[in-house]
Amino acid sequence: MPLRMDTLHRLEDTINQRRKAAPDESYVAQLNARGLPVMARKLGEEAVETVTAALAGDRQELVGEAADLLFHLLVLLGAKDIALADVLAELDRREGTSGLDEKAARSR
Ligand SMILES: N=c1c2ncn([C@@H]3O[C@H](COP(=O)(O)OP(=O)(O)OP(=O)(O)O)[C@@H](O)[C@H]3O)c2ncn1[C@@H]1O[C@H](COP(=O)(O)O)[C@@H](O)[C@H]1O
Repeated sequence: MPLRMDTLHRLEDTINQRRKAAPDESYVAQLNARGLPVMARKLGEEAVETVTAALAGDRQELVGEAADLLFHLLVLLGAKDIALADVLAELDRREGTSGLDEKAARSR
């Protein structure tokens, strides 16, 4: 799905650019100015809202909450200097391995 991956990479670039903007002009800059605990809390809230939408919302609510969740994940990764490419490389590493093998390796 190259088009959809492009969307996430473009959003990552936008987030990295907006981080340095004035906080009164940019939500991304505001989040960065407020610091890592606020970014982490926002990500947690969006995760809960996504779960709620999955269990009790309609399809469009879930799409909207999932988009908020991905956005806030990229904001947090950017603040920690972790590139989306690093996360995708980790997913690539796991490709072809059963999730059950990964689970067993983690519990060792
Ligand atoms: N994709 C997004 C995006 N998705 C969600 N959000 C914001 O994430 C927030 C979601 O949190 P909530 O639902 O809790 O809403 P809220 O109560 O307004 O949030 P808080 O005030 O509690 O932080 C909303 O304010 C949304 O506007 C986003 N804000 C920005 N972007 C992208 O980031 C770019 C740069 O944005 P600025 O930094 O504002 O220029 C934009 O052009 C977009 O491409």
